[in-house]
Amino acid sequence: MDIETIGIADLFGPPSPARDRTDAGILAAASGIGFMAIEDFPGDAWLTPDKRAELLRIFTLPDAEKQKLLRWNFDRTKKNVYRGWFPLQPTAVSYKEGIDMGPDLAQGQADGDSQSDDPLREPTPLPAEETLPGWREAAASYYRAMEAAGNALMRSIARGLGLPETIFDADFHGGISTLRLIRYPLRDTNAGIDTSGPEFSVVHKGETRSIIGREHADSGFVTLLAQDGVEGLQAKNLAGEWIDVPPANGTLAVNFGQLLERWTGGRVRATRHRVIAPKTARYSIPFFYEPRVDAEIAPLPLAGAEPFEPFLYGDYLWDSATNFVEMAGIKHLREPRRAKAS
Ligand SMILES: O=C(O)CCC(=O)C(=O)O
Ligand SMILES: [Fe+2]
Repeated sequence: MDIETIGIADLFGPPSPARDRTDAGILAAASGIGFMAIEDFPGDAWLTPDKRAELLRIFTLPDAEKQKLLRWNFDRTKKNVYRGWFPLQPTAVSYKEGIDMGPDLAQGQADGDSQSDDPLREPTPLPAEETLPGWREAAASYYRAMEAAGNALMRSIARGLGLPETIFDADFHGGISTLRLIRYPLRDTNAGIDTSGPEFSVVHKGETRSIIGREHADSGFVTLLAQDGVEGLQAKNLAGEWIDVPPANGTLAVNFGQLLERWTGGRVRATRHRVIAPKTARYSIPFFYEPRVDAEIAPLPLAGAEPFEPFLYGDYLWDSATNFVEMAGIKHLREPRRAKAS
């Protein structure tokens, strides 16, 4: 089974048979391989090499400027622990650098939540306007476009599951989605790091390829991923085989997170994926569409879904996100906001 490309323009129009068909296609892909490519939606003008380059300009900053954006686990003089820059970690399997940005990017500094004591709501350190003129407005506009696409997909999934289409809306209002920009350089084979272990490479189509993004499933809801024309992303299909998720201009790859899988009783699948090294540097732009920190995740009225004790999204997110290598060493910095029922 291949990854299907689905035009989603009808999701933005009134109820119609065409919209019903789109909903059915999306749910089929979500319940099947758990990956799809979407095209044809407001915001798709971003999905060209030139437009992506506007965002990826951040990687041209000199090291000294990137270092200003680092977070606490990489620079103990910084206050930000969840948002900001993660540098290359030469000994880790995942070989990437980049930045995680939150909703304050799109809302403007004035609305940032610097008063909150919740690290999940901390402001994002961003480059100064003089350093990258126009960059911030471009990134903000991209963030808003992805939020709109994420909302349309969640509504479509709600309808597909026979739930009220707005059932997720309130949870995502004031959500803490993450826009991440990633660069995977070519691994320096003379860096003195032993990458001969089995976790560092795989044989794919008879060729040994090194791993630059470790196999994982995303933790949250919906991921909207812009690839930058360079292959390497792979998804594990239902037969357990790795298949390529081809990059194509005008499309976003979409996959789903473990929380949505659990919340929908497995009707939506959180598919495992990884990145194998291409022949050139690779850039990608994932957007993790996420609800409010205080959104209560309680069982949905879905036949066959296992009941569970309701919990707060923020508590779940912190526990899962801090397992990833770029978030290493920060788990102890946030306590659950709701005590677990004992
Ligand atoms: O770079 C990619 O294509 C995938 C990135 C990814 O899976 C992630 O950041 O969760
Ligand atoms: Fe991922």
